[in-house]
Amino acid sequence: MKTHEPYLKGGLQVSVIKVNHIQKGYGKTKVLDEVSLSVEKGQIYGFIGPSGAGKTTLIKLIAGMELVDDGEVYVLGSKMPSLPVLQDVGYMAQSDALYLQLTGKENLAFFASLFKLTKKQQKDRISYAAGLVNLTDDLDKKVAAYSGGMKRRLSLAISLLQDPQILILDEPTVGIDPELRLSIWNELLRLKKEEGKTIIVTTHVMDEAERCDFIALIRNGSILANGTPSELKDLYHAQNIDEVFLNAGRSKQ
Ligand SMILES: Nc1ncnc2c1ncn2[C@@H]1O[C@H](COP(=O)(O)OP(=O)(O)OP(=O)(O)O)[C@@H](O)[C@H]1O
Repeated sequence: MKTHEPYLKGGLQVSVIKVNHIQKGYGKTKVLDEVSLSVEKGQIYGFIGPSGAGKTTLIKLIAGMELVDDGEVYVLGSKMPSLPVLQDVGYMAQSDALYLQLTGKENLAFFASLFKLTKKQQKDRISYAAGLVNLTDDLDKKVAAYSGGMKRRLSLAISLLQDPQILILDEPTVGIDPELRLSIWNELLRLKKEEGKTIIVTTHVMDEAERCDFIALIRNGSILANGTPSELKDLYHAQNIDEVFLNAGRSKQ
């Protein structure tokens, strides 16, 4: 059972995720500059941009894994980082954080035990998540023996375990074959449509960007443009999102 009403605060509807004028740097390097955006309940919001643009940094700030230098991030109406909100955020990092000497099942069981789930719920969620990423038959193998794609799939399964309202996925389908990629996307779309989940995803794959409700084009730490895929295609006179990105970059120079 969910404990709070996320998008109603003081009787007012608020965005599930609200990023206000954030700044972030490492040392002297400015990585994000004046980034603002809102994500509404039940949206799939994609971040696309070249390597080093700041997508992962933005995702980490939203997930409460890093602190902003300036500005604010609100998730479910709470200022991040917020420990209680983390129960409702499934986060899949770009690099896998897995226990290599444990089996896939032991990894899932460990992470499931961190959340407020009964034993029965833990078992059901492990079986659902492992099935979704097609790892059911490999659960008894040590993760050290998994391929890169299998580790990505296990990380994705872990992010789904606590049945979070919000999924924050950093390049979830890298190293995953096209058939499974499609079934994972079908499930993300189902989670959004039938369960009202809010999903943030970074991707370099343009057909995945097309499946998002909203996209932010990120370059050099700023949002160049955001909107629905068709709004962006119209705006930049482009046939596809690849072209949007190229044209957006040109028009900025
Ligand atoms: N902990 C850190 N310390 C110093 N610099 C960092 C750190 N994390 C990220 N950076 C720098 O911040 C910039 C943005 O990195 P980030 O990982 O957010 O980019 P990205 O858009 O996610 O790239 P990719 O698509 O390759 O994952 C890069 O120049 C990177 O070197």
